[in-house]
Amino acid sequence: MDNLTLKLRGMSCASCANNVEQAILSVPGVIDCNVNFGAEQATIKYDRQRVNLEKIQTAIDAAGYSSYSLDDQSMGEDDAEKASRLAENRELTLKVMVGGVISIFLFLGSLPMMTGLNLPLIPGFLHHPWVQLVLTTPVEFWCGGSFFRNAWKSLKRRTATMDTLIVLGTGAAYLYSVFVTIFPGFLRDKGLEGHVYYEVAAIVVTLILLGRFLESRAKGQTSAAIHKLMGLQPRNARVIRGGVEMDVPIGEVEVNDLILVRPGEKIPVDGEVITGVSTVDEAMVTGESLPVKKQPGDEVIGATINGAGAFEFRVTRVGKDTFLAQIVKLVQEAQGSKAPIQRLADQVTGWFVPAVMAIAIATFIIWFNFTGNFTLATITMVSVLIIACPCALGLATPTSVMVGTGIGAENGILIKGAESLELAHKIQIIVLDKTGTLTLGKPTVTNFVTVNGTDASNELQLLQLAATVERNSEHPLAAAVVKYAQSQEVSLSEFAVTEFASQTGSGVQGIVAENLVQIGTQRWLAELGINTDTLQQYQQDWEAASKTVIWIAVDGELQGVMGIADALKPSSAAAVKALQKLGLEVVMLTGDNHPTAQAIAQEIGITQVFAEVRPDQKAAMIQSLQNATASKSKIVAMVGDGINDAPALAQADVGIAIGTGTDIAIAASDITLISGDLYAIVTAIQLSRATIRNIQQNLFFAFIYNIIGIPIAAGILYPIFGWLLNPIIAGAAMALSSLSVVSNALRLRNFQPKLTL
Ligand SMILES: Nc1ncnc2c1ncn2[C@@H]1O[C@H](COP(=O)(O)OP(=O)(O)OP(=O)(O)O)[C@@H](O)[C@H]1O
Ligand SMILES: [Cu+]
Ligand SMILES: [Mg+2]
Repeated sequence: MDNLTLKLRGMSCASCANNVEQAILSVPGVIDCNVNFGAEQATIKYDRQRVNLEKIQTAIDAAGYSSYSLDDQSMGEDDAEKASRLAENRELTLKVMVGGVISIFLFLGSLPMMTGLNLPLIPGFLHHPWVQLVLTTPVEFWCGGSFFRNAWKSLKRRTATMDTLIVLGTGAAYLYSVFVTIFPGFLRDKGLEGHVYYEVAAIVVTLILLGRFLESRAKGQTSAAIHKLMGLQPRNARVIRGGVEMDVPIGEVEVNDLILVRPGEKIPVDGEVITGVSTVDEAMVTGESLPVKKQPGDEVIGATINGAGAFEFRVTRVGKDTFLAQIVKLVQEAQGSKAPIQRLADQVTGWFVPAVMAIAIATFIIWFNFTGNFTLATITMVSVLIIACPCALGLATPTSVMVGTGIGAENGILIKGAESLELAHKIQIIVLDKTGTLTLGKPTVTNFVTVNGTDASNELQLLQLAATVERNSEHPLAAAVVKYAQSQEVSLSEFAVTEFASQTGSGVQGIVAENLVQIGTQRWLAELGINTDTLQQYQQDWEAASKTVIWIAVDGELQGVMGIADALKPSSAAAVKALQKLGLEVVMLTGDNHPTAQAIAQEIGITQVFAEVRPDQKAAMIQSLQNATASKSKIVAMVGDGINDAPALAQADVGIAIGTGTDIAIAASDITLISGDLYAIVTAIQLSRATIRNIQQNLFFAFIYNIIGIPIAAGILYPIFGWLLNPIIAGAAMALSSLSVVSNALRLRNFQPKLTL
């Protein structure tokens, strides 16, 4: 199964989104598809064997919309796309202006009739039906041309969208007026007033266009966060090639190039520091506010800002592979995904337009039957058609999700889908991994004792064997052993390792210089039948000091033991406290020993500890926490960094990976904390709460206009108060409903993480 994200063009409301979704789903080989109206994109799951991008795009074209692939342009739309979008915006602006000016004249012309007053300042000819006809025609058919085109497209597919409603509504008002203009005697002979309603057609078209104009501007702002991210990338890099420094456009930088970064400069792409020392402000990418120290061997991230030092680095990733580009892509995908809360809105939009048409026809028939007044019946029907626009409904969830995920990215929280954004505030139990999650994951060897005593040459020999094997492991503990060996100036390239094998959660082994070297937990060595009694005395002290103890055996005989310390992250204790304050049950889950785990848990105030848990058991552990009570399952989040956490991250309702951890953990998770600061979990939960509240407000705004508006438009209050809804007011209300939804979503941009609870 493959995934694909397409940017869509030409959708005007949520019914369009439904249509595109149906069109894509009807292509054989497409497994699933999500169309997001707010983000204007489609997320498609498909079978590469049976269908390709071209076929999907053809189906979209046939449905009357256009698309382009996000994957071709990981950093946004290209220049041609931008130009066509700009041209579209200019045309819309012109139409709003032309429609606006003409509408003002028509409004003035119809004032005497509407108010029944004699207004001498308004020239009489404006009142003339034929003048009004001439003024209205271009507004209806040129300014409102896109409504007709879209309505025609959907008619051909035997569907209806909000464009259909607008065309029917304004078209009815227009045709009725034309009829009265040409045959002025027809209604008068029947004893009815023969008013024209040209201004209704013109003003409603203009108002809807104005609404769309404002809406598209506001919608542009919902993705401001991502544009900000994309804008972070600098244009040039100072490359050193063949000893010569030169400025090179960013697109021409290649992997393995050497790049010089001067004080205060932006780092152009990702790489590894070769010479020089500096501090770097990574806040824009990781959300980490303190500058990070960089020295040779450290990784630097493109788009972050260098502090006071200067350094040279070797490029490791460019273009689409850079950290920044990956973030942008992930956020774009998340913005296009659907939150479960949206299903209700989707279901409603599906039958909305046909239902409205039925109500409109019923309104007409009832009014005409009861009053015999053709004019009144027409006007109420037009009002119903105009006010019942489902577009606010389609905007309610996606706009908030776009803003929410964008805000997350700005705070160093990568949310992979709307679903986890929605779920995060419901988390009841949070499970934290120890090494690399609560601790820095930069362990150092603090103790080393061998069976044969402290004879230096013997110690270094054993260290050499151990480090040579550990060099093949990705585990943080392995890195500690290697680093320790390097600090003792032990050569690591003297021997090759054969038959290397990693027992995840237990240790590693390999053959070095014809010796079988095994390094790992006491339990594992016991399983291998290796006696650890000779060095037992050290274990207790080290573990009480929160150190991890690992054992080294050569050819099945215990040879040494190491104590490895891994400091807690500075924010861990505060984060745990804040989570507990939010009412969450905090649990520690680790592969490490009981005493070590207990010591650390005590330091940061966690009471529930599960230690010596194997990787395969971690997922089962999460499952049992989820189903702890038989009646109701609990929402469990897992936070982890290592390969050993991946199954648990996938099992949890919300899997949260540490951005500095392994790629496998990040891939298995729903949310990534880029900086690894656990306090970001608290922020994520707050953000989730704020987003859901925002969506609920939006849905309220969207529904309330229709629930109140449709009955009034249908004239339900007429028998009681004599109130009818003027179609112009209906048009204004419908534009307002979309606007209130989008501006409410934009309010979410003011979200500030609360640092004290
Ligand atoms: N490469 C290795 N070298 C030495 N010991 C190892 C290695 N990998 C694992 N171990 C041993 O196995 C134990 C469990 O490892 P595991 O990766 O499951 O958990 P962890 O990383 O220690 O803790 P956490 O689950 O909190 O991240 C470690 O504490 C260590 O003793
Ligand atoms: Cu609409
Ligand atoms: Mg870990």
